Amino acid sequence: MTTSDDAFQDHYPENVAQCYGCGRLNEHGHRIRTCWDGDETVTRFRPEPYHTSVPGFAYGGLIASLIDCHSTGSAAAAMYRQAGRDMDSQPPFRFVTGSLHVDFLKPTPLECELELRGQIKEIKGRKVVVTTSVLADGVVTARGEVVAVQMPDSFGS
Ligand SMILES: CCCCCCCCCCCCCCCC(=O)SCCNC(=O)CCNC(=O)[C@H](O)C(C)(C)COP(=O)(O)OP(=O)(O)OC[C@H]1O[C@@H](n2cnc3c(N)ncnc32)[C@H](O)[C@@H]1OP(=O)(O)O
Repeated sequence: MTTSDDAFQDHYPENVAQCYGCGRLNEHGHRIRTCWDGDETVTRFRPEPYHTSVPGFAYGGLIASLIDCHSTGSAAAAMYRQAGRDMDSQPPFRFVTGSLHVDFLKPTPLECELELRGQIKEIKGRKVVVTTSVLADGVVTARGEVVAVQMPDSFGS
């Protein structure tokens, strides 16, 4: 059963909860948590000093990783919402990244909490396109677009 305090990632089945960006069971990962805010999705993340690129600023790979997992989680949640289904219902909608595009608009400061806000641009068949902005102190520093695709049964084979 979904409650208002739940993050999407709380509902990932254990066998897909090891992702470096969003798996709640990966103690070395970012373990992001994403929720709905109206029709947008929100993740908040505070970078660590070791996420440095240029001193004082966040590494671009971190930003891309946050956009990636924020967006795939948003895609899954959007699919459940469209289907009118609870996120624990079966069978699960599992998404992987088909493409990830990131524009780095401004340097992203390291010493503040980042806010990622996602919008569902398109749902078509097994594909969900999500646009995600990264904000630092209310300023958009990066913008990404992810094509998330429902994981085929043959994934990995
Ligand atoms: C909430 C509780 C529930 C549980 C929720 C569990 C979630 C659990 C996830 C945990 C994990 C997290 C994940 C993190 C994010 C990674 O880091 S995932 C790892 C990185 N990604 C990968 O390894 C993916 C590797 N690629 C693949 O496996 C396959 O290429 C894909 C992406 C599944 C697509 O293959 P396919 O299923 O054969 O796709 P296909 O039928 O050809 O295309 C379907 C649609 O997608 C589009 N598409 C496919 N590839 C692309 C592309 N590269 N560019 C643009 N469009 C594309 C196609 O054009 C097509 O669109 P339409 O023609 O319908 O408009």
